[in-house]
Amino acid sequence: MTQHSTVGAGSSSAPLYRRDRFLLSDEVVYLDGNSLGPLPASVPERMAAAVREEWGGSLVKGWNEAGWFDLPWRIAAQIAPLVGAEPGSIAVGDSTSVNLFKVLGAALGLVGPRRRILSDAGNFPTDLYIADGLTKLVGDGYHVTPLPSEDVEAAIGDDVAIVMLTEVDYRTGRRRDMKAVTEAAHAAGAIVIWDLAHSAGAFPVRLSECRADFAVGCGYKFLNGGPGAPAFLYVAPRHAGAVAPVIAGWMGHDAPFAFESAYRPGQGLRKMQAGTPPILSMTALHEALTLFDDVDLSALEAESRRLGDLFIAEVERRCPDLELAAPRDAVARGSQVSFRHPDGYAIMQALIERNVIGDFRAPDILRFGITPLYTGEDDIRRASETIEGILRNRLWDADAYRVRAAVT
Ligand SMILES: Cc1ncc(COP(=O)(O)O)c(C=O)c1O
Ligand SMILES: Nc1c(O)cccc1C(=O)C[C@H](N)C(=O)O
Repeated sequence: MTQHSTVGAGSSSAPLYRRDRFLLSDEVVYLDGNSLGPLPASVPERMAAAVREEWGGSLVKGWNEAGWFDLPWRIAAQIAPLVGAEPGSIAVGDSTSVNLFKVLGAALGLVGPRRRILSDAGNFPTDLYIADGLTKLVGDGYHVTPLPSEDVEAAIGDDVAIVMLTEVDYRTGRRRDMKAVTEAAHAAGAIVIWDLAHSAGAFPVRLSECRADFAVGCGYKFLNGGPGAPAFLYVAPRHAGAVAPVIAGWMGHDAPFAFESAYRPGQGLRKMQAGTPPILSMTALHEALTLFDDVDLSALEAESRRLGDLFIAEVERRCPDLELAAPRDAVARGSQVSFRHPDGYAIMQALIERNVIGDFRAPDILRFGITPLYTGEDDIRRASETIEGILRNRLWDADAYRVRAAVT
């Protein structure tokens, strides 16, 4: 039986599967890298050196000696090829939520008289909250219309200013066709903002090829940058000159250390940086991203689809009570598989107690991220067998009682 893929990565012959480059116990089947990526093995040492030598040793000189000023831009250069972005079109920092505020604010300056922002009612809530909050702040008739997921594409019409969507749905794993949606939006004269939280590092994203306008993405999921890792934003080069930062901070000034009282935007996307970058978190993300140096993203996508298909087949064969919530067609799926069950929360707790770690999303979704860098066939089979054992023996009832007892 094949435990994992040895598909050649890019031009190197490095195996795709590299679990030994993560600090992950053999006891654990980790299917939650779409919430928090595991710890890359080289990060602790790199962090220790950054703290002791750079911060401790260089003190404030570290900004120059240790290259701290430049660190966000070095990370941006690591992320750009993962999301198919042109050099210089990514800025790194803040959270995904804050970056969405930034790109949405920038996009509002480009839309002319249109006022409608179209989104998906099933979008990750922060996206809707941010858009709603920003439109209320700006006023002037801007408003968000979240529609049922399946109705969004048909609603892209000539009244729409901005289409704001997440490529991979956090609950079901359904993946939108970035190229088709972007083309439809452009044909209607709208701008598109993509949330890549569940895409970056999971499969090859093709921002430039799809002619996306703006995007945001997350550093702590498939990019393994650690809890609360810096996020990123993308501005298509054709818009970069025209956009004005809505958070105009000193670090985005053309000459931060001139301390001028009037704001002058920095070159390129430097203007999108607001304040001082969190260097220690950035150091972890920078080191974590070296894991992708020799990853062939198309091979990663193919292996994720193969493992996802296997997981669906195994779970459906063993557990007729679970309803598939993810698309059956792997092409229409991100790197996750989801199932529905009315007792999903308790079942997931029972699974986690048995070292098969996925997560639960209300109201009834059991969610499993598939990450071939550290997940192989054996993990998929072990997870399927464990789910079967729990369902067949109704082990979750007792667990649910314990969970409830623990929280009340
Ligand atoms: C699709 C999506 N967008 C945005 C976020 C929020 O990211 P952040 O907490 O970095 O703002 C998440 C997850 O938390 C997410 O899944
Ligand atoms: N950002 C998270 C956090 O701070 C704690 C727990 C989970 C998260 C998540 O990332 C949730 C995630 N965006 C999701 O897809 O549900």
